[in-house]
Amino acid sequence: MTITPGPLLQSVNSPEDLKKIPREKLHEFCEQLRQYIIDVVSVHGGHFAASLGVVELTTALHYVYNAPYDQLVWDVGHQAYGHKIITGRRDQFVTNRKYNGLSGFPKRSESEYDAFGVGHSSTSISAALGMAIAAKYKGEEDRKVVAIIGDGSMTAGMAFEAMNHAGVANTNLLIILNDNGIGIDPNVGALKEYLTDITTSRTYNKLKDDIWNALGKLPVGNKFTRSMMHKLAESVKGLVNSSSNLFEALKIRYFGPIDGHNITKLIDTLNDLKDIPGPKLLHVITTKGKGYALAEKDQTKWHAPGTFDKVTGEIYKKKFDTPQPPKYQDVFGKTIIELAKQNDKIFAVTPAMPSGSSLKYMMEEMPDRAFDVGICEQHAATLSAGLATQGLRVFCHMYSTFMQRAYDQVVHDIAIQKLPVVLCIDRAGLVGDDGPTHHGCYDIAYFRCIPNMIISAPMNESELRNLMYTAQLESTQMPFVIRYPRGEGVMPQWQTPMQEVPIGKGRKLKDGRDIAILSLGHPGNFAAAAIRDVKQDGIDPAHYDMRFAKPLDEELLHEALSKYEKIITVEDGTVVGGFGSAVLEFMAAHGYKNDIRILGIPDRIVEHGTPKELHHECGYDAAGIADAIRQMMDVKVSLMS
Ligand SMILES: Cc1ncc(C[n+]2csc(CCOP(=O)(O)OP(=O)(O)O)c2C)c(N)n1
Ligand SMILES: CC(=O)[C@@H](O)[C@H](O)COP(=O)(O)O
Ligand SMILES: [Mg+2]
Repeated sequence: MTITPGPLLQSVNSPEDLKKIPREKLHEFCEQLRQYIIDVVSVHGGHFAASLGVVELTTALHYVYNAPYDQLVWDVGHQAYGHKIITGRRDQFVTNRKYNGLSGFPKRSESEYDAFGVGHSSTSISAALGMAIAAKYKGEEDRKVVAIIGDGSMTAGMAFEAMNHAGVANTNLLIILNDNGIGIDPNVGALKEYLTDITTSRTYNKLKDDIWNALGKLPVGNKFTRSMMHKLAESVKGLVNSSSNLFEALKIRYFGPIDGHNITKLIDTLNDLKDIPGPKLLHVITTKGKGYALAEKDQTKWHAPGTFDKVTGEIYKKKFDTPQPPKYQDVFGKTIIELAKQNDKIFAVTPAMPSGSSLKYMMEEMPDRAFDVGICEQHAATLSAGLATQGLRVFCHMYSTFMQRAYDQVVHDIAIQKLPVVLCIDRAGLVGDDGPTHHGCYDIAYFRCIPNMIISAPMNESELRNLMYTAQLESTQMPFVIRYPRGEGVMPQWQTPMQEVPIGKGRKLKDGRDIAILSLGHPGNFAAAAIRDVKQDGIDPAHYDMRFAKPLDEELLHEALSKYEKIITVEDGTVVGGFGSAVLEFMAAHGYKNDIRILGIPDRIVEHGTPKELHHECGYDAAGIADAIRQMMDVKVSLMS
């Protein structure tokens, strides 16, 4: 299906082309840019509402600034589709997030216009400040650096750490706060309320507008502009101290709020701000999903809706005649309610992912015991530790990739104190379209080296429920990791009765003759398929679902290693320091010399694609495991596709 951009958009292959469009036609350009995003995302999927909300802001930024010399640093980057389209990637945009196609986020290796690689939130101010300090040091005083950060991303500690520095770093950094009043789910916390107050405070805004208008009357470059500005700003500071502007308190000049859909106002404001020295923040109010009514109405649903019919708004879902397996996140989200009903000590925490974790169900049903704390992974981990000191059984949910932010908190606040926090590590393994910033590659390796940790991975839904049940028992007094992947499991009938799993005990799924497969977590299902496949070559592998990467089931390992000369380990995690490495360490410690192959995520950055494509590329899907079995058994032909 060919998607044709509107004529103005067709004429733009770079920001230089955009600058040739007369100002009065920019409104039309924005319409066409917005329509193109709708056309492409509806067919090819991806993040949706965030990019629609910044069409005018993106256009204004590229109209006013001189990228790539000037550096535009997008926070998270899920809203940067317009930026990609304007900066020479319009025609490639149909490959967005596809295998070998464009990345869904800004990426330095993809374009010189992508000033900084992103995917995780709240990095933009630090990165941009670094660039601004470097520009100053190199004498590139004319180089402008802009960080564009959302209101949700602004809640993270990192953003505040960066502003704390920016306020005294004496650079010309501009921070644009794109305030659409929501993250993926509704924003939470005091900052949200503060931004609402500041946006709606009449006195404050009147004061700001007066200054703004006064400034507008000063000719650009007027030698009095700077001192005049300073005097005005100082006088406002005194007057607004009663409402104590947070950013001003951090010595960052606050401008706005302004309407982020008014292209003319945006361009004028950005042009004015270019001449104002020092660290500045422009507060821009936008609507997430702007221009697509359904997305404006249900912004969470339209954050990343998948493919859809752009006319009716029907989001395409595969239709099946028989019941299908649930998503792992839903098994977590529903099981925790079941457990919390039985155990009144259970609490749950998510850092800004109520929908992605499916904790939203418990938050609705038990609002006192399940919270969203904002994009604050570190706080989520230590908060959970604090709750645990008081005897509560906390399930702290975190995507594997975002858990990287809270590593010290796991070591210092949870593990050293041996607090029995349950870390539910979702999206563990290769996640697919979001790519390297979001793959959950490292958690087995980074948890395994911490003393006092239990690390488990269920092979299916029923196992996930059993592990959750086990983790909350009073007898389990250790930090307990349960890692599970993005997407669906394998059991349509998943609401099995829960039972305790002995800690550090795996399961022998199948005896064999020639070789043993030791799997951890969901790739056990790939292994089972591979075992069925190699049967046609007369190969009969044994299969052990090891369940725990720590502690290892030593009994099962002794059995497998002494019975089978050839061993394959399989995991959806890095091969460096992961489960396979644990088996190697065990072998070394006990003098085993088996022929062993470790399958998992290789020691390189794995790009984006569907999980199926990526598992195949990394050689641990069913076909990859079957190939490895045949190679080890010296059977050359691969019969699986
Ligand atoms: C460290 C980290 N935690 C969580 C996420 C998941 N995430 C991606 S976008 C987003 C919401 C961001 O909200 P905001 O900055 O307001 O941007 P908007 O989508 O509203 O444009 C979240 C929580 C992330 N990318 N990085
Ligand atoms: C940009 C971002 O970080 C999130 O939107 C992420 O893409 C969500 O991933 P899931 O689709 O796995 O919830
Ligand atoms: Mg937002």
